[in-house]
Amino acid sequence: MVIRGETWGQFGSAIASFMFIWAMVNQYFPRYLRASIDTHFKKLVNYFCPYVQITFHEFSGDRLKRSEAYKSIENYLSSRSTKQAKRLKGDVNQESLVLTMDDHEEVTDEFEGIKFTWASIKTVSETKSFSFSPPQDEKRSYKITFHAKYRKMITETYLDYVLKEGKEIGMRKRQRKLYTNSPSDSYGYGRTMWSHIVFEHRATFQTLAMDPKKKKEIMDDLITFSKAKDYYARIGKAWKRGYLLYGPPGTGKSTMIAAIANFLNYDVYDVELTAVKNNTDLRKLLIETSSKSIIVLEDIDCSLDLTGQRKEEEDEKKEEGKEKKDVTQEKKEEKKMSRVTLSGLLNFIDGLWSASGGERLIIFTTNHVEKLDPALIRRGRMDRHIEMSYCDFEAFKVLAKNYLDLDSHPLFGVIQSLLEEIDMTPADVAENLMPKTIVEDVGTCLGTLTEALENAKEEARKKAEKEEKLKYGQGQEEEEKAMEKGEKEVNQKAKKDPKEEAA
Ligand SMILES: Nc1ncnc2c1ncn2[C@@H]1O[C@H](COP(=O)(O)OP(=O)(O)OP(=O)(O)O)[C@@H](O)[C@H]1O
Ligand SMILES: [Mg+2]
Repeated sequence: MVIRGETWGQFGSAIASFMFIWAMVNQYFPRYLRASIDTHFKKLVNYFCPYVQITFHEFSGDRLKRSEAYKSIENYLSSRSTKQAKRLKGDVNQESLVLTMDDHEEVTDEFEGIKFTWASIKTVSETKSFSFSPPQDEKRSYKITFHAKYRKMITETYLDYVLKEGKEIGMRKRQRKLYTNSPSDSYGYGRTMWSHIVFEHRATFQTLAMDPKKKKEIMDDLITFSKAKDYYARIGKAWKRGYLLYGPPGTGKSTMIAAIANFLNYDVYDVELTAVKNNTDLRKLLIETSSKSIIVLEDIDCSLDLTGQRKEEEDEKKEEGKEKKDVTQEKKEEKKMSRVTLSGLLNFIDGLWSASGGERLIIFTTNHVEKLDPALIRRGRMDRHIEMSYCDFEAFKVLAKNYLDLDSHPLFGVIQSLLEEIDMTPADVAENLMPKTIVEDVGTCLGTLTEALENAKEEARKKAEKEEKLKYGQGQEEEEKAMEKGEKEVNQKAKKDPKEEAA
């Protein structure tokens, strides 16, 4: 059975009449009679109006954040409203059209053979007072109406289903975002700590040049992680995973992060650590990240002098109580105020706060893995250590397919043997493969790469030769010095001898 708007109008006036009668009863009947009248009155109301309504408001509480329930219901109803509603609202999301039901529209939904009505409501308040907070004139909500006999089923099963389904739809169609943190100084009331743009990096695992076996392992690991909510809950671990990507510049660490984000359909939070004032701000940043996201800390060794800091923290502990003559108290405080410490970072990765929200990947990148403090990258914090290395033949084949749409070519053999001898980053290989003019054919591009590899080989040979010479030169110099020293000693001895003889 479906309840439409007109029917509700009638029920509304019936309720108003009952309320009037109830006010009369309260005023003129003695207290001992009122209890029994109350029971009968409720029965009467239920008889005439056995329907229950639940409203989900767009903004709840302090109105700063859209209600998650409202968003989920909006997503859930949008598919139904496309088929049913006469008035729809249109928008574009990620280059595709999105339709939702317009204000004051109704749609019906069916669940386990029972039909319900959902209505979209908009109320406009008249107050137009001056305020710093966002305009509060329009309030939107979704309202479900159902018979009281379905109360249990609706509240315990149906609404749960709607919210879950709506969230899934939202995740599938959402526009992914790339966030970066604003400098600590600019935080304030109503300002978010993150600013964002739409995430549009096109890198995928298919276009990522690396050993196919290693690539498959990483993809399997990611899939396992993203589906392991129950597993993590069972073993009592926060649902997150740490990756450490290390290797020389231009080997694809940033590209790999983009590929992971596209693979898992996650948002990316790129943390600029140098803009974070202290550990508290770092924690606040973490709390403001959403689920299904990657938190990236690039070039971790450059962002903070982590090893140095740890030593400093230890030194400070040792020096506790003693007065430091060279550092004034003021300077020390300033230093503490403006820096994130290693322990703050460790807390960020796996402290109690990091467990909130769930389903997050934390990725560190570095060019110098040896510089990092072992505590920062130990297993459990950084669960997988992935080395991104120079381009080998397998990686080259991916780039050739990607840039030139080539599976094989007579020059492949030469390139393979050159790549075995020479270290060239995928970034350099890719740059050489790119056509320099629109008319350049694949042969010319491969020729450019071969030439670059041969040049690199020649340079490496020259460098080795120079080093050898230097080594030889140094060796000779040392030999000459040693000889000179020996001669001097002999002469000195010769000078001493006559005296000794005289003695
Ligand atoms: N493994 C790779 N697969 C595909 N393209 C790559 C790969 N490595 C590098 N490239 C290409 O080289 C460019 C630079 O790579 P990227 O920025 O990912 O390197 P990086 O390892 O992050 O370097 P850095 O350490 O300097 O940050 C990319 O835009 C991409 O086009
Ligand atoms: Mg990078």
